[in-house]
Amino acid sequence: MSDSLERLYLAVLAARDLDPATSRTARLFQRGPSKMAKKLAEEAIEVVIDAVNGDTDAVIRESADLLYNLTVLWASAGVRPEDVWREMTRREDMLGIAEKLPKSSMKLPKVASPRVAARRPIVALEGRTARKRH
Ligand SMILES: N=c1c2ncn([C@@H]3O[C@H](COP(=O)(O)OP(=O)(O)OP(=O)(O)O)[C@@H](O)[C@H]3O)c2ncn1[C@@H]1O[C@H](COP(=O)(O)O)[C@@H](O)[C@H]1O
Repeated sequence: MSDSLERLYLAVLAARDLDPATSRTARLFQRGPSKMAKKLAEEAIEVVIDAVNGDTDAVIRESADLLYNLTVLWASAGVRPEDVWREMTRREDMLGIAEKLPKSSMKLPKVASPRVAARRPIVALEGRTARKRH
């Protein structure tokens, strides 16, 4: 998936300087970060609504739109996909799975606390829930 996102990110960068009359991406760049943020939020809401309605195909379609609008916002904000992968790897190293770090752990001690060290790594998502290694 990261390859697809990275290809899309490069395509978005390439489209930035195209004619806004023919390129949605160029038009989004012309209209600026607030429009990009609005579109991203709209897509997120569409994914939520379709998921709540159990419309799997729509969730897939809207998720692709969400990821497109996210890469546009990344490009506008000077964020590269590898920056996000690095953060996800950092979280995975700390917590066994790419999840939000507790606020207190954002300033991590050099040596993981016993609590963190004791956590068994969550190795993979099986189905829809992560399973701890026993
Ligand atoms: N991956 C995408 C992509 N995904 C989604 N979209 C657009 O985003 C829209 C989804 O957002 P909306 O639901 O808001 O669409 P909408 O309601 O019709 O849009 P608005 O009227 O609200 O502006 C889709 O209808 C697509 O037109 C994309 N547009 C472009 N790309 C890629 O971006 C690159 C640049 O393409 P251009 O922007 O066409 O130059 C190319 O690689 C494209 O494949």
